[in-house]
Amino acid sequence: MNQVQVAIDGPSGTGKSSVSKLAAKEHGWGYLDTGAMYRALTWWCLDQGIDLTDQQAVAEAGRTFDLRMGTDPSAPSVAVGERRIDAEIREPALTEQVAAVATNLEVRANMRDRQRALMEQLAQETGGVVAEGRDITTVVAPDAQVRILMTASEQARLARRSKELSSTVEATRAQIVDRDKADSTVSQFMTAADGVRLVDTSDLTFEQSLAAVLQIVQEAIDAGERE
Ligand SMILES: Nc1ncnc2c1ncn2[C@@H]1O[C@H](COP(=O)(O)OP(=O)(O)O)[C@@H](O)[C@H]1O
Ligand SMILES: Nc1ccn([C@H]2C[C@H](O)[C@@H](COP(=O)(O)OP(=O)(O)O)O2)c(=O)n1
Repeated sequence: MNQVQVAIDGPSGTGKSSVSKLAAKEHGWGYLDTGAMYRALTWWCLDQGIDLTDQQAVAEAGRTFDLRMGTDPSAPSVAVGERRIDAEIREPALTEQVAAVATNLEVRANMRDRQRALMEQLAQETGGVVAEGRDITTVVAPDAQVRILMTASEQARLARRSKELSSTVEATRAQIVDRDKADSTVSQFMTAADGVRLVDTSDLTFEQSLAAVLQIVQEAIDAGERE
């Protein structure tokens, strides 16, 4: 198989980002965190004083901002122009506002184009790409050789996120479950689309989740080589 595109979707706390990074690293491929792109646009709009409820203004900002994604899985980064915003885009106050941007359909259309172009470029440069988000298996790269939906019980997802954020499960629930609900209005990422492999990480260790994803990737590579 010449170039391998791996698309991974799922709700928050299933292990998408951490597993995707290591899977990309394992193969020496590029890594694309599409959620970080929506976060970056949210940061840019807030920085520029753009009202997030002004759909036209946000869409225009999305078309024109100078987004620079660092796609090395060992050190992914996000910048707008020369300004690095890796920490800023993870702030809880920003996280609460991302859904307003991610549910803007004009923004989604533009992000889809940017993401397709980046996936294409990374696959050419490094032989493969792992892209993760909410609509990669269905909208951005429905023809990817590997398509995986990661799921986990709400309980497992909340426990992981609250540990990561050092906050209570209740506070995390407000952030995560409500955001997933808002995001679900524009992308379908709670159940696997046709042909998408399901990896339920509820009862897996992190290493087992990674192994499950790597095995699916390897099966696709082997099948491609036999063709
Ligand atoms: N079985 C597991 N599979 C994947 N991640 C796990 C698992 N158990 C715990 N984690 C941890 O859960 C946290 C959330 O993972 P992350 O990759 O950020 O999820 P997502 O990108 O889906 O929101 C990470 O700190 C990760 O190490
Ligand atoms: N392909 C994508 C990726 C993320 N999003 C949305 C979903 C979330 O509200 C934000 C941020 O996504 P991100 O994956 O960084 O969020 P979590 O890791 O789940 O906290 O963007 C999307 O709509 N489509």
